[in-house]
Amino acid sequence: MTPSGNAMPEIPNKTPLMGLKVYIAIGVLLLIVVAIVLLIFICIRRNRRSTKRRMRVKHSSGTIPLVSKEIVEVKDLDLTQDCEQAELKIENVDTKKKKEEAQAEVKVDIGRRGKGGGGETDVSGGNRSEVPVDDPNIGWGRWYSLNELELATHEFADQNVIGEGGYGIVYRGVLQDGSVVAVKNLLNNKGQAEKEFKVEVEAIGKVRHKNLVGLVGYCAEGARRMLVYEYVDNGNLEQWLHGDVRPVSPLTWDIRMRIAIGTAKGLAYLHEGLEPKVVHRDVKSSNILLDRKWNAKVSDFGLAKLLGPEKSYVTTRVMGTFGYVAPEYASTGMLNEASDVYSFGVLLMEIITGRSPIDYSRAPGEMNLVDWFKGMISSRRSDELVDPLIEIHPSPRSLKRALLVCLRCIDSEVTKRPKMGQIVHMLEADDFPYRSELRIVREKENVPSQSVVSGKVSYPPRHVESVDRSRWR
Ligand SMILES: Nc1ncnc2c1ncn2[C@@H]1O[C@H](COP(=O)(O)OP(=O)(O)OP(=O)(O)O)[C@@H](O)[C@H]1O
Repeated sequence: MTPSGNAMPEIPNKTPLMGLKVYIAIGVLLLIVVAIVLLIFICIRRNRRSTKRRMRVKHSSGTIPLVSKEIVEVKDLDLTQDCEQAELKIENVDTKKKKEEAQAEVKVDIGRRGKGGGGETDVSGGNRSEVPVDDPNIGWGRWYSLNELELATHEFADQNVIGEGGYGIVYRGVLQDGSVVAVKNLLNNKGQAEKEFKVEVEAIGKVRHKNLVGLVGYCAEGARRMLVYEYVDNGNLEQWLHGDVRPVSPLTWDIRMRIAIGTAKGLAYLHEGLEPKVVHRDVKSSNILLDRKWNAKVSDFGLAKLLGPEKSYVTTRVMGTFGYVAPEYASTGMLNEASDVYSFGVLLMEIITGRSPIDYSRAPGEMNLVDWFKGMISSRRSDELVDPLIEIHPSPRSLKRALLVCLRCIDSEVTKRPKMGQIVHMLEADDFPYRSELRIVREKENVPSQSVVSGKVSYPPRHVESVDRSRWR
């Protein structure tokens, strides 16, 4: 009884929940909540590691359009279904914290370092500097001390940030000799990332081609790992295709084709001009940098792996970008240059249409660029594929040429995809597509799209297949 004489409501001994006692039911509920919170936490942590950061462009040029959204990378195949789905979402990520951590690490490093720079012990367990300070030249490039790069970037100042990718922040820097460089400060460079850094340096250090962004040096001091690239001063293709350039894109049809051919030449050199060959593994518009004359330079070999003598390389991670990744690569991890060819096909579709490979803001039938593109060709609406921001339409022949190359690149039969060298030839040849191929395409335009891309269109003449590397230079 209460002091006022009211009867105290009795706490039921058992709950309706399977007749469990109250405290047991509460305990069970608490356990479930904790488990859910733990699951969400694990998903978010995995998602963060592979989430691509929002691009920030401060230095390329005031006229370079900013892209308002990003495509998230698909990285670990072994993630749970839920985590995979989370990775595919378009989302914004706050990069500030990571950057502050990186800057803090750099400062600690500088504090520990003697005036001479290299040669110190890495307290975090990393290696000592691999190149002696008194011999900075390394054949293909130069070893830079942290001090030099710190000076070049004003201590990695905010205003020198060009952008940020999956592997770190990129800074604009001016070296003491006045040359401008892009310094990629690799984050999380312990363990796997450190290995990737070394592969990257070995693989690309000696590679020189006018359509590839050249590595001019690197820094490996204490735990710090940085790559120093030639600076390309007109932004990247993604910004120009998807940034705010209305009402008319500065990328005319001819400029677009020039960019496509340059990109194809750069990739052809990686695939066919080097021994061992190099597969890029992340061909996409944000990795195509542009100079003021709209020359394309393929960047970011951070994901590249050297191919050995075997035809393909099985990898446990899919490291391409969602929307560009070849279906067989995504599902099996089998990797060879044909997966780059597929991605190039998607990139060419993007160049022609001005549409992103995956765009959730579009109608359901148009979200996936490849599916929509094939559907439009099947329904004889190829004219409508051209980016409406292109003022002067391409000639029918030029358009057909580009469309045909797209279809050939995304052939579901991997072995039927053309080589990058052939693609260069197809895109450059005024007389391509040849009469017979035009007829075949016309015939196929009315049948299901899969047939159009099933390799029935014949390859260019045999002589293209013989290695004529001078064509790609
Ligand atoms: N050599 C360079 N010259 C000028 N800008 C560059 C250079 N390298 C990279 N950038 C710019 O820096 C930004 C980040 O590039 P980064 O290659 O790190 O990432 P990303 O290509 O956007 O993504 P990911 O790492 O997933 O490939 C991009 O805006 C890119 O255009």
